[in-house]
Parts: sequence; C-alpha cells; structure tokens
Amino acid sequence: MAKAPKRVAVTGAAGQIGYSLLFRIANGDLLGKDQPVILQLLEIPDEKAQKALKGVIMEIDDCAFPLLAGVTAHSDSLTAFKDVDVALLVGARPRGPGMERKDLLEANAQIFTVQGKALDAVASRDVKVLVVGNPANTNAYIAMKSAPNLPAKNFTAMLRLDHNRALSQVAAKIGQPVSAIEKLCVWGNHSPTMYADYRFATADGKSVKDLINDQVWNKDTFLPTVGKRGAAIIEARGLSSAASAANAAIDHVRDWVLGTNGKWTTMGIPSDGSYGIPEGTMFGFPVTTENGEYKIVQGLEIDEFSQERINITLKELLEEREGVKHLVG
Ligand SMILES: NC(=O)C1=CN([C@@H]2O[C@H](COP(=O)(O)OP(=O)(O)OC[C@H]3O[C@@H](n4cnc5c(N)ncnc54)[C@H](O)[C@@H]3O)[C@@H](O)[C@H]2O)C=CC1
Ligand SMILES: O=C([O-])CC(=O)C(=O)O
Repeated sequence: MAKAPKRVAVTGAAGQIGYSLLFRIANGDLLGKDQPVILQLLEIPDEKAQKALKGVIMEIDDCAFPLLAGVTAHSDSLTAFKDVDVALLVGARPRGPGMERKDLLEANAQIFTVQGKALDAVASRDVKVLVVGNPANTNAYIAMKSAPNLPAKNFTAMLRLDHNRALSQVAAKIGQPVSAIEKLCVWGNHSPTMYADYRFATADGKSVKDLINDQVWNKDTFLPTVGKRGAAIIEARGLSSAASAANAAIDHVRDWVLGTNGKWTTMGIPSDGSYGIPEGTMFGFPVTTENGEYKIVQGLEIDEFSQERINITLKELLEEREGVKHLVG
C-alpha cells in the first residue's frame, strides 16, 4: 500500500537555496523514493516574492514528480506550518562580502521567534525542524525557545555543510574518495570558529590523522579553509552558497529520518550537557541516527588543542545567545 504523504514546509522558498532544494525534495531525495510529499512553501507577504514563488511552483508542476502529492504557497507561517512533519527554515537574509554570519543576527532573529511560535501552535508534535538561515545555531535556539510545547530535541541547526566541506578537503588531502571516510565530525557553531575534527576519522579503516600526520596543515590550512569556505564562495560567486547548502539540508534531514546505519554525521542539536557543553546550547556534535532519533557519539577523548577549539566556538555561541536574550525571555 502506498504511504500517506508527509508534509514538508520550506521557508524562503523563492530564494536561491529554495530553488536548489524544492525539486530534490519533490523527487524523493529527502524522505525516500517511496514517500509521497506535500510541499507547503512560505515566502514574505510581498508581491514580488509571492510572484516569484508562483513561478517556482509552475516549474515544480512542470516536472510532474510522481511523489509530489501537493504544493501550496503561503505568506503566513501559521498556514504554512499546519500539520507539517518536517520544517526547513531557510528564509532569512544572506550575508554579503565582508560580513560575518552573526552580523545577520539583528536582521534575522525576529523571523525565528515568529516561526518558532507558529510551529508550536500548528505543526505536528513530532515535527523535525532544520534551521538553515544564518546565524543558523542561534536562530535554531530562538525557534526552539519560542516553541515551549514542542520537544526541544526537534530543533536542529545545519552544520552539515561544514561537515561535507571537511570531508571533501580531507579526501583530497589523502587522495581517497569521500565515500571511504568515516567518523569525521564538526563541533560547535556554523561560523569560522567551528572545529572540524578528523582525529577519529578513518579511510578504509586506516586512521586519517596518521595518514595526514601534519598538525600544521590541520591548524593553518584545513581549519581555516573549512571555516572560511562560505566567505570564499561569496567572494567567487558574488552570492552565498546555495546548491551545496540545499544539498547539505537534504543530507541532514534524510539522515535524521532514515538513519545513518551506525555511521557518524554532524548535526547542530541542543546539548544534553555532553562534553561539558551547557544544556540547551545549539551545538554541532558527532551523532548517529536511528528510528528518527539522533544520539551524540559519547566517550571521545578531547585533547588540549581540541578543547581550546571547542571553548572558542562555545564562547561565540554563548555570546550570540546573550545578544538575543530579549527575544527568548
Ligand atoms: N547554515 C548554512 O550552512 C547555510 C545558511 N545559509 C543561509 O540561508 C539563508 C537563505 O539563503 P539564500 O536562499 O541564499 O537567500 P535568498 O536571499 O536567495 O533567499 C531568501 C529568501 O527568504 C525569503 N524570506 C525572508 N524572510 C522570510 C520570512 N520571514 N519568511 C519566509 N521567507 C522569508 C526572502 O524573500 C528570500 O526569497 C541565509 O540566511 C543564508 O545565510 C546559506 C548557506 C549555508
Ligand atoms: O557563508 C555564508 O554566509 C553562507 C553560509 O552559511 C555558508 O556558505 O556556509
């Protein structure tokens, strides 16, 4: 028997990430090739944005996706989020050259208060929320705090793009395909302070750290390259990354819903206190997922260099959180 459709909300649906994301969701890349989906798309109540959204929907229609059971356009989060099983909160202002993501806090934070409240009011009680809009960790924190009737664990932030960037850099360094690499992770904030960590990683069973054996490369090349990759894309394209961000959003939710079969990935999730990260902090952790739930990989040794890096990214997150205190009460 065919499965009942799942409702997926996407905000900022007429934006650049939306344009790379929606077609893949409708194609079954997010929830599986046997899972029909209904898209509930939100854009700002602005004539130009709504018209652009209509155009995108016309193109979605023109793909005749067999798994697409419906698509609706919205300008109000209370209708867009009604009964949704998955919410991808993409809609927010992106940064331009010379900005850091936290410079967007002022412009974007308010959006996530409103949308957190709307999810609280009308979404499925099991809704899985991924915040992509920057600064993603703190926006996810705001949305979570604005939705006290939903489990905090349902709110997550996107660190998967950093994770995928790190995978690619490591694969190139050791001359192996990304598919050979396991047990990589990224700790902390989606910002240049994030700490991409290959100390536990293996490539075809061999230690990646031993294969690389170059702490100077780690510190002076790898970490800055991954940490500043978003800015490098802006510099090259004149626009922030979109297709790779959409791809990471698909990877994040697909793994959360369908499971990683014991493999590690990275998700920004509310801390349960593991590794000394204060409870509730929206922090990138190594996780495995099973039956729609994520679990932090426990018992990893944190050496002095790693602890320093984790402290730096945590400090930044706590400062961002302090800056939005007035919004979350
Ligand atoms: N977490 C991550 O790894 C990444 C995050 N991003 C972030 O994703 C966000 C979106 O990026 P793009 O699609 O490139 O931007 P964009 O400007 O092309 O599209 C954003 C869309 O969101 C809409 N929007 C704004 N406020 C909204 C609201 N309250 N409700 C619904 N829609 C709203 C706008 O009208 C626009 O169409 C930015 O904040 C960007 O920084 C981008 C890349 C990676
Ligand atoms: O850098 C930006 O502003 C967009 C983003 O988050 C990324 O590409 O990682």
